[in-house]
Amino acid sequence: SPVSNGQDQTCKKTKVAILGGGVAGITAAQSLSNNSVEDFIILEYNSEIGGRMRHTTFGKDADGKPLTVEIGANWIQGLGTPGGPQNPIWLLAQKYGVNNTYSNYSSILTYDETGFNDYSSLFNDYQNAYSTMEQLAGTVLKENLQDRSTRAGLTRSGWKPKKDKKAQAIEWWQWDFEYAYEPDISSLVYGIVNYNTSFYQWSNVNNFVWDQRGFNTWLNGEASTFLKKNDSRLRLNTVVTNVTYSDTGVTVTDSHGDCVQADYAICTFSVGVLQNDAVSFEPEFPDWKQDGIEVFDMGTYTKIFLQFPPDKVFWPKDTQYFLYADPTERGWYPVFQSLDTPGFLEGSGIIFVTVVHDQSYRAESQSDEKTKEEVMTVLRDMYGAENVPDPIAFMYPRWSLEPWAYGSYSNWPYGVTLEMHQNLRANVGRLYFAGEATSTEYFGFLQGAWYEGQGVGKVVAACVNNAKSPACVQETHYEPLHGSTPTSEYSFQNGWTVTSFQTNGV
Ligand SMILES: Cc1cc2nc3c(=O)[nH]c(=O)nc-3n(C[C@H](O)[C@H](O)[C@H](O)COP(=O)(O)OP(=O)(O)OC[C@H]3O[C@@H](n4cnc5c(N)ncnc54)[C@H](O)[C@@H]3O)c2cc1C
Repeated sequence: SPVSNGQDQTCKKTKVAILGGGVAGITAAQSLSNNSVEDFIILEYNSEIGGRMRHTTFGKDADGKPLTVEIGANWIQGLGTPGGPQNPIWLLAQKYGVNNTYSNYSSILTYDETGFNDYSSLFNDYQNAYSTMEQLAGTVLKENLQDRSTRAGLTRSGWKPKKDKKAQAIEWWQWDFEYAYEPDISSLVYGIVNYNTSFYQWSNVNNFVWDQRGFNTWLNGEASTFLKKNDSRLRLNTVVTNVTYSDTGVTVTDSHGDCVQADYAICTFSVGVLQNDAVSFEPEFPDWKQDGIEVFDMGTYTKIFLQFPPDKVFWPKDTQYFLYADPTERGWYPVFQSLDTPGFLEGSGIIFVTVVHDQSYRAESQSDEKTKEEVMTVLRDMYGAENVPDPIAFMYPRWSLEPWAYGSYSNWPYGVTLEMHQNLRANVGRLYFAGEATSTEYFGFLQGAWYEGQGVGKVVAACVNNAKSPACVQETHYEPLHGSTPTSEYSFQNGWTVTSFQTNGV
């Protein structure tokens, strides 16, 4: 029933308000529903669910029909093997028949500004150093030593690209391409944890999604198991502007001036949204919480799509990746990826190039024309000007400017301890948090958002069903913070669900 919020507004009353309808928000709602809590409202900024798992149309096929490409999440990462542990996203993708193909990271050719130039032996050099660095990360974690940058870890392990642009390109491919940040600012320990828990626990296989219905097909499918068509509990095109929370409830106001008064709320906004003050929280967050938000990093990862006349494709179609080492700038349009390759969108004439961090900020703040010109210069250096025609379609998203995301996905910076991260995760009063960034082990990934949404959904369902139940957890937060992390803190309550010392799968 409607109630007044004391500000001359009449609010819709509900048990749980879910802020955001991405993977975390929808799985949180599913988890509530599975635990007999049906009285919830999901408030979502966009006109569809899925959040950063997002597609758009691009170019046309031979029949003139628009093609679909993923501008956000694209890979199912670390699939796993039947009978063994598997990535839940992989299981869901299979359940809904989402089309995807093995992404072969060995199918790669190396280039520089003179064209094809085989410097692939450097992959092994990096791998050897990486193996040594993994051991170092394990020692730092186990012995409660102070964390350090991945750069320091690589250097100590014998990898020193310094000014060598080819080695820098290899390093970019191995590190920045995954974490959307340089090794210099990434945590050694949690970078390795993040890698191991997905790629060693399950498998080091990634599949690339090219489904013309979109990657979020599986999420739509799951949502339809507990939401009816046009269900009034899902409010799309609804921009949350204020969240007022306390120990007794949460009131959420949107840009239409409507409000929802809930017993509990689950906030799934990205760290980018939280860091950019896009939504006001009242009272202001306590210092421990605001610090937890500010210390984490929100990366930006930009895929720039080009379509060429399919009969004029100039790259070798049997290869998936093309790595470019620019003579002056690290990370300058470094990885091109073909979709016009067997198993993907064959015959489409589409290739895309990825940039991250500073190069993303540059590209995202300049015109399409300028970016196109820069990309075309690189392609013509790689393949010869005479072979490369003008593209017939060109497009890229601007994640860093998107007010509902402010970036693409989070990265764990060095200097952030497990305790600091737990402060990002923990509830304040009856306002709980979930999303890829709150995942201690799978941050940055779809599976992180999925596990966190499910976990918080269970806790909040327990609270709604019986606030005195031990399952209605007040999540731990740390005040004051300690500089490093005793092994006893690698616990379930701090988001540590599986060991990072994984060896199976590879
Ligand atoms: C370019 C890119 C590439 C990626 N690649 C991969 C990949 O290959 N594999 C992988 O596993 N992961 C990848 N990811 C990460 C993955 O997409 C995320 O981890 C996951 O989608 C995050 O889900 P979430 O629910 O935590 O957050 P979100 O998807 O951000 O959900 C939060 C929701 O809140 C909504 N919202 C925000 N502000 C407001 C507001 N004021 N009012 C109302 N609603 C609001 C948003 O619209 C959004 O729907 C990628 C992401 C990007 C952007």
